[in-house]
Amino acid sequence: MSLSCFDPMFGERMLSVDEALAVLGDSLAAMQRLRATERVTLDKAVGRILAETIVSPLDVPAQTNAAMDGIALAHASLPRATLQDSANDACELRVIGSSLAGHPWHGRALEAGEALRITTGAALPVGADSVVMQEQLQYFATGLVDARTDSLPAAGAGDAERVVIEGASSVRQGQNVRQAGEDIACGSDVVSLGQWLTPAAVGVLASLGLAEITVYRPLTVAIFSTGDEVTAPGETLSAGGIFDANRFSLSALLVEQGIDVLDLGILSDDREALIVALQDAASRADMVMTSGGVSVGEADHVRGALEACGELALWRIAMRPGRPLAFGTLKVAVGSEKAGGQVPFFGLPGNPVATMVTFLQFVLPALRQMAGQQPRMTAPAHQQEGESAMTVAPMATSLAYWQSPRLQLIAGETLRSRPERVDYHRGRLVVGEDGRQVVMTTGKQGSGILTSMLAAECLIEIPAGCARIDAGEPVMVQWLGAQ
Ligand SMILES: Nc1nc2c(c(=O)[nH]1)N[C@H]1C(S)=C(S)[C@@H](COP(=O)(O)OP(=O)(O)OC[C@H]3O[C@@H](n4cnc5c(N)ncnc54)[C@H](O)[C@@H]3O)O[C@H]1N2
Ligand code: MOO
Repeated sequence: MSLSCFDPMFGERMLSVDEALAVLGDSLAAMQRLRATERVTLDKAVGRILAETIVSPLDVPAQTNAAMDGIALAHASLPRATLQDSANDACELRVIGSSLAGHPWHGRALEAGEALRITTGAALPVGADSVVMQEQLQYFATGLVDARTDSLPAAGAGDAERVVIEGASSVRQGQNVRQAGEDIACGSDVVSLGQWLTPAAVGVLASLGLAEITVYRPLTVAIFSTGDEVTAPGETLSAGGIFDANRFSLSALLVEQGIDVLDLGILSDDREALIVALQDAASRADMVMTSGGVSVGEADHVRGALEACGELALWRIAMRPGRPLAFGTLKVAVGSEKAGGQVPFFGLPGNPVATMVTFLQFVLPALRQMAGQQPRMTAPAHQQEGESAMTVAPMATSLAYWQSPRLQLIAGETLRSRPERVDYHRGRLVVGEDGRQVVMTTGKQGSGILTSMLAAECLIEIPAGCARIDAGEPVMVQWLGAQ
């Protein structure tokens, strides 16, 4: 598929979000190169992407063990071989020793009428299949002497000790026992190639005894802000100036993804300077990204600069915020070790909310794909009923598969849009008067109102074809978050 929105296939209309995602995915797939990997210790693994599939070398738990402190016994021996006191529903067993976590019982197998003291996590002794918790037990030093004790018997004193189970008839076979391998079976796939490593994944890898794993090397992304009015925080704001918010929101979004940021500062509205900077950045980064200067104003030079040192597709995308978005490829100039290669380029719109929203819709899925992350296998949300499958059906490469998860929530207020585009309102969860959770916008929704992102937990998607969603109606949201 061509990159141009002037393609005969599309005519001169704006691309839909899904079309843009499909074209982008194809374009990135064509640029695919071998991803470098590295070994990291588990303490450095969170937020990285696994470059191998981890097969469990063991059962977890490694042995069948107690889920409670108490006694281990053979359930079958209870009614036959214990002193059953039907009036009190109690039975008495001989305690022959103890199995502690880290100190398993090495003595003989349990016989009828016998039990073993056991602590949570301790291996179940041979012959035992059930655990009765401490709160249900009374221990006696010898015979039925009334001498409840909470401490474990001294070594060798076990033979003399007896225990009474209160409510013995409630004991079920296999109760309070964790079977070997019930969490992870030896030989099973546990964490897959391309998985983003969450704190839980790191914990699971540690539970397998792994100290190091192979992950993909982080991508490097070069970022610039553009515009004569854009001023670095800390500097004096000139008349007509504006502090540079975009470089910082973008850099923070990239850091959240575990990406190495090459911050190349602010570029003035100068076409030649832009060309030099883009070429230099392409030789040093896996992706280059700018904000501002992509529209049609006389100082908007990103398009021209990109055409001079690469290939451009200036998309006008049917979405708000974020209608103007430049995507293309930069050719890496001779003299660099990557000479002859191509580096993807995103020219994001300058309005600060448009910058963040286009990053979230397009750049973030692109980065996930380039970094080796496995896609989410969910269908893109934008496809309109009745639209031709030829133009909107997602392809295997479509970046829609790498987008953030979508949830259906209930609108807490009436939401309006224009039917020819997708609108992304900034949303937050609120508990309504009836106690139900609903989603509301975060206040003023202009493309320059960056504080609308401040309280945002999600982007409320009002799909193309829909001009209004009433309070109380279902609405799709895209959840914001690093993964
Ligand atoms: N004739 C048209 N004008 C505009 C169109 C259009 O289609 N036709 N689209 C509008 C939309 S929508 C957007 S979004 C903007 C995008 O334009 P640019 O990417 O060229 O952005 P700039 O003009 O450079 O800046 C827009 C706005 O954002 C401020 N800005 C820029 N960079 C930063 C930064 N790093 N930090 C904070 N704020 C920044 C800039 O000062 C402007 O106020 O074009 C519309 N116009
Ligand atoms: O799309 Mo612009 O991003 O509306 O401000």
